[in-house]
Amino acid sequence: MRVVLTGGGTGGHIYPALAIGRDIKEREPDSSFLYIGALRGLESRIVPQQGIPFEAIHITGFRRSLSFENVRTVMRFWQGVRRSKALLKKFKPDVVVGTGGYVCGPVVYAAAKLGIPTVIHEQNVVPGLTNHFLSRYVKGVAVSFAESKPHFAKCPDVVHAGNPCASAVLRADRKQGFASLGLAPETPFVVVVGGSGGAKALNEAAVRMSPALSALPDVHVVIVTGERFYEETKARIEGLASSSQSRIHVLPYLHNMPEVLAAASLVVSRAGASLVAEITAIGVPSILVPSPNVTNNHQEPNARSVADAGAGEMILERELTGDALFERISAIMGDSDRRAAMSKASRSLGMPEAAAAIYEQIRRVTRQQR
Ligand SMILES: CC(=O)N[C@H]1[C@@H](OP(=O)(O)OP(=O)(O)OC[C@H]2O[C@@H](n3ccc(=O)[nH]c3=O)[C@H](O)[C@@H]2O)O[C@H](CO)[C@@H](O)[C@@H]1O
Repeated sequence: MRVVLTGGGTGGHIYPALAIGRDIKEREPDSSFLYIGALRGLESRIVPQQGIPFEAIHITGFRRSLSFENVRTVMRFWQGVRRSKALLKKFKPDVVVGTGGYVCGPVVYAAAKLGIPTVIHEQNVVPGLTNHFLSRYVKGVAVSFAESKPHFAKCPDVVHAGNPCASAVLRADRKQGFASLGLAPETPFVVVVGGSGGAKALNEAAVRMSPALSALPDVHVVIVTGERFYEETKARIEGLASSSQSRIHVLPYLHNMPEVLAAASLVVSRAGASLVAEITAIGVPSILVPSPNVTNNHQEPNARSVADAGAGEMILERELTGDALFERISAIMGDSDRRAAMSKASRSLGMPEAAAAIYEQIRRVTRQQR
């Protein structure tokens, strides 16, 4: 099968596309791929590293408020459609799969206009602007949450699949997770990660709790800061946490997140949809701090569903302090029964077969075409 993947801006839209691609390749090894992303999106760095051919279009997202920038965005959209049509005519895909983020707007729209079968995947309960717009044109929509279905009433084929990142993390090599961090197998560790771009508030809490970590002598803490916060966060932690320094690992980004999650005892994170799907696929206990800076506060329902199931705890950002975070971490890390119960509850929320469900849908829409 010839497949165009598109989606991006943040990891939450890129990794689902990569996971769908990986699954297709396993089932149909002769498949070939082209990823179309934004020039300045995170995808322009991540995708080529995965060995997938990458083409960029120049596109920006809409501002939700009235702004002259939006006029430029509309112009770039049509330029993006033209460029996408040229790329699609050359590559001749059997299907175009979009996973949200503004870049997939012109690509999927262009494909639909050329009569190429199209499927989009939505990660969040409330769809983003781009997927909402595209739902009128695509042949299939795969949703992560059953509650999202009514938003896509205009599409004839909507399946509740889950998030394909879940399937990717299920296959991850746990041993490699420890090894990549330089830890002996089965060393207990906590990962603190603020989503694909990092989170200032989580980094701040991590810095403030770092001196207290010496009270947890057996536990390592991996702090993933996001590229833009790395230097500053690392320097501040080094200045504060001398006695427990060797057990605190500060990193800008993790390119092997599935492996690290598979090995982690506890995850402290934002409540982005893909990360939540990953931790529930394998049942990692979590402390989630939803970002208050996202459209419609959509991370809070993600975090609440995890907390309500007993799979994790939620701390609202306004209640997040170094002390509060340390207290919750030490309570969970000090109680293995509680961690086991959280892990079980976490797994019960997971939908690890998401990639297979999406593959079936892709096959369905491509068959219709013939
Ligand atoms: C600020 C913002 O707009 N956040 C949105 C964005 O989040 P964001 O891009 O942060 O998305 P998620 O938390 O859903 O996913 C992050 C993805 O990046 C990966 N990862 C992250 C850090 C790292 O160092 N290495 C790594 O590989 C994770 O494993 C995961 O697969 O998209 C999500 C999915 O639409 C939304 O739910 C989030 O609300």
